[in-house]
Amino acid sequence: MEESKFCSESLVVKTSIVFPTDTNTYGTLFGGKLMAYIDDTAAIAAMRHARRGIVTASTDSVDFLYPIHEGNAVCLEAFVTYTGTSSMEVFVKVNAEDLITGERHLCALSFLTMVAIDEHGKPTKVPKVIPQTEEEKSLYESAKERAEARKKRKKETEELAKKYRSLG
Ligand SMILES: CC(=O)SCCNC(=O)CCNC(=O)[C@H](O)C(C)(C)COP(=O)(O)OP(=O)(O)OC[C@H]1O[C@@H](n2cnc3c(N)ncnc32)[C@H](O)[C@@H]1OP(=O)(O)O
Repeated sequence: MEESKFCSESLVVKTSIVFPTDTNTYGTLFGGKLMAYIDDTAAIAAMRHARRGIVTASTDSVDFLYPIHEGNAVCLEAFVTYTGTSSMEVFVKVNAEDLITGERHLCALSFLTMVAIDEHGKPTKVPKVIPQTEEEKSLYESAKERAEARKKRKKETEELAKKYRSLG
C-alpha cells in the first residue's frame, strides 16, 4: 500500500442530464436520486484512494441549496480530503448547469465518511492524504474538527438506538 496520495488521485467527476424520470412533481431533480449520486461518487473516490473495498459509515447533512431542473446537467465532483486509520472523509460538490446558457449554480455540498474494509469486512488501513490546492488544504485543516463532531454524533445515535430498541 502507498503511504500517502494526493487528493487529485481520488478525484471523481460525474455529469448527467436530468431526465423526466429523475424528477419530482415540481420538475426538479428528486432529492433521493441526488443523494444516491452523492454516495456513488463518494464511494468511487474512496476506492480510488484506498484501492480497497469500502462501506459508507456516515453522511453529514446534505443541504439542497438550489433546485436542479429537468434538462440541466447535474455535475458532481468528489475527492478524499482527510483520512484516519481506516476512515476517509470525502467532500462532494454538486453544481447544476443550464446547458443552453452555461449558467451554473452550486446546489449542494456534502461530507461522507467511507471506511476501507478487508476480505473479512473488517476496517483496514488506508493511505494518508497530501493536500495541494488552497481548497484541499483548507478542507484538510478543518477535517479533524468534523471527525470529532461525527464521533460525538455517533455516540448520541447509539444512545438513541438503545432507547428506541427497548421501546419496540
Ligand atoms: C457503499 C455502500 O453503500 S455500503 C452500505 C452502507 N454502509 C454500511 O452498511 C456500513 C455498516 N457499518 C459497518 O459496517 C461498520 O459500522 C463500519 C465498517 C463502518 C465500522 O466498523 P466498526 O467495527 O464500528 O469499526 P470501528 O469502530 O473501529 O471504526 C472504524 C473506523 O470507522 C470510523 N467510523 C465508524 N462509524 C462511523 C460513523 N458513523 N461516522 C464516521 N466515522 C465512523 C471510525 O471512526 C474508525 O475510523 P479510523 O479507523 O479512521 O479511526
